[in-house]
Amino acid sequence: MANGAGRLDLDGRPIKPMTICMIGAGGFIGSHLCEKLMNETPHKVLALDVYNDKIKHLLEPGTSQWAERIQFHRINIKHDSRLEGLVKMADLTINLAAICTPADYNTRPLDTIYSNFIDALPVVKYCSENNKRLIHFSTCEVYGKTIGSFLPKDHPLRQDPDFYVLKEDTSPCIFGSIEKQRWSYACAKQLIERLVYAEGAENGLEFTIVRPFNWIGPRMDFIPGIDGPSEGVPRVLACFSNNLLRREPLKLVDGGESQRTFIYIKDAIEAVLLMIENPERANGHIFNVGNPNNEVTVRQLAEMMTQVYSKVSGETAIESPTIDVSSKEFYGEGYDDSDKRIPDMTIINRQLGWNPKTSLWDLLESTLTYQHRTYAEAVKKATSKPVAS
Ligand SMILES: NC(=O)c1ccc[n+]([C@@H]2O[C@H](COP(=O)([O-])OP(=O)(O)OC[C@H]3O[C@@H](n4cnc5c(N)ncnc54)[C@H](O)[C@@H]3O)[C@@H](O)[C@H]2O)c1
Ligand SMILES: O=c1ccn([C@@H]2O[C@H](COP(=O)(O)OP(=O)(O)O[C@H]3OC[C@@H](O)[C@H](O)[C@H]3O)[C@@H](O)[C@H]2O)c(=O)[nH]1
Repeated sequence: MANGAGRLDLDGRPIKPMTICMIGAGGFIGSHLCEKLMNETPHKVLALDVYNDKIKHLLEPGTSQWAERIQFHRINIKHDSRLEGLVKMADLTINLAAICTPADYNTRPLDTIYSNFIDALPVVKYCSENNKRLIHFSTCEVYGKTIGSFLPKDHPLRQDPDFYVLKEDTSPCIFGSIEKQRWSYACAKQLIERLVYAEGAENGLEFTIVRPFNWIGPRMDFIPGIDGPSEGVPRVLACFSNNLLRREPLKLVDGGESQRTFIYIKDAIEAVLLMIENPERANGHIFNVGNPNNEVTVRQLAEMMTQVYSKVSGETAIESPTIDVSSKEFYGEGYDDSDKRIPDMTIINRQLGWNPKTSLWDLLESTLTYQHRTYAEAVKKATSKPVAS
């Protein structure tokens, strides 16, 4: 439905148009959520971020059907007194703002902790003090390592789902030691979750916490040297896309043995929209949002991306498509990893009736088609430039 007139919630009640203060709206998830809200609902968005490149197409004056419903505010929430006023103007605040790239966790641990905990504090406080609903973005990394990872490699209980499936209400959060600064992010996210939860328990804050499990798709992060710093290390989808575009081997950190479940951003955004429009079913809950059917090792992901990229680009793969690299070399001292991430889906199924749809092959096909279309020419130009002597 173009403007969302006549939309009903899951209990058959008409959905009232609302104003949403979206912090971090210019990022990967924010850009898809803004698009969805503009295309399919009547809601208004106050879009806050330091950047707006990924939502420029929604802000251009020519796109008049949206001009009245989305307003960009260039704000750094670390130090901007306009934040409270914007939270007050909205019915709902969604906080996506964070440093959330593993290359930063052990190399910029202070920025990581400040961004994920300290900078989020005023947002929680303003929502609580002004009786405004909050959807806070946390992460699957709060689970850390699985219980099974502490068993010997060939132990039969490693195959038992009780030892690896991650459940919001029963799984423990298991991080490495303090010098493994990889966990600075997970720990900061865990503490802000606890704070949001406590505001709910003591002061009645209406909240929902989202734990995304590796959402991927177009506009994720950047391609180093094209629309981001040459030396930058984005998340794995963009790292591998960059290698494929440049016809370089894909780098497998510590053998590429870690396992992940990847979900298509468009499936995940459906879940967020259900949370937005069904407050009575979503308030007070923590939701895993992932696709348990799309599990691969990082090595398998590299192999599949290589095959899919050949298909969409028409180029044959290079002779040695992957190369091993140590985590110390790739990320620096203090890196550690989550071994396996399978989300339990019971709570989101029960509360919102939501299920992911897209297979890993299909989501990689649409995403790599986008990467090829968007970046192949620019990468070709950049790599054909003579190197200065
Ligand atoms: N993408 C995933 O798979 C994933 C997984 C787990 C958790 N998350 C969480 O979801 C949220 C969004 O992730 P994303 O993938 O869209 O990341 P992203 O980096 O693309 O988006 C984050 C946005 O927040 C903005 N931001 C950061 N600090 C800010 C500040 N001080 N003031 C204003 N804006 C600021 C950034 O400019 C960026 O546009 C994050 O909280 C992240 O931890 C994402
Ligand atoms: O080039 C690369 C990049 C990454 N990797 C590996 O690929 C795996 C996935 O790495 P990503 O950079 O996508 O990030 P992770 O899955 O480890 O963490 C992410 O998960 C949840 C969110 O909170 C964050 O977006 C991020 O922390 C890791 O095992 C990493 O070591 C490679 O083997 N090669």
